[in-house]
Amino acid sequence: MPHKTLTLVLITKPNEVLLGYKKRGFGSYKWNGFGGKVEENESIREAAIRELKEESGLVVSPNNLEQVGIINFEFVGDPIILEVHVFTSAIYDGQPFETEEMIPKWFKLQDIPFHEMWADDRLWFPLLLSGKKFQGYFLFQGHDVILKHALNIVENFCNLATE
Ligand SMILES: COc1nc(N)nc2c1ncn2[C@H]1C[C@H](O)[C@@H](COP(=O)(O)OP(=O)(O)OP(=O)(O)O)O1
Repeated sequence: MPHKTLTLVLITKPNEVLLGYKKRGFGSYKWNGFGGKVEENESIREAAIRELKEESGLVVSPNNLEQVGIINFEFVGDPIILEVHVFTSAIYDGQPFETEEMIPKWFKLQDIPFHEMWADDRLWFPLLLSGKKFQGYFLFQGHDVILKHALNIVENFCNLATE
């Protein structure tokens, strides 16, 4: 099946995570990490850094960006699989500000607004926040209903170029 590669970056502080409220496009009106499509002639890590800066104003250096997950999303009726590469960083430069795409806000870990996020997030965020690496697959019907999923903790990411 055809794949589209995307990035998703979660910036963390002790006991807090930075989310952005998406103002437009895919996943609009949901809180999420910062990310988007990997462009031609760009590595996944470069795309993660570029999208984070474009959407939040924050700058992260490649060495401080840790890959923690790869999730494949399939939507019923859509042949394209979204392969989302999830990263975290606790080290960044700048202060987050509202951009054309996102309104950033820090959330205490106990206040993460899962009811206003993609339905998959409440399943894998606990892994990310406890420092685990994971690979997953979610089949969605529409944008709200998960028909099927698989989520595994991994030591390394298999069969995929992660740089
Ligand atoms: C379906 O479940 C999802 N859950 C979560 N948490 N995040 C998801 C899901 N599906 C996609 N995403 C992420 C991956 C990306 O970070 C964004 C979507 O990026 P977008 O389509 O907005 O990409 P851009 O390159 O910014 O697009 P435009 O420049 O065309 O606006 O959501």
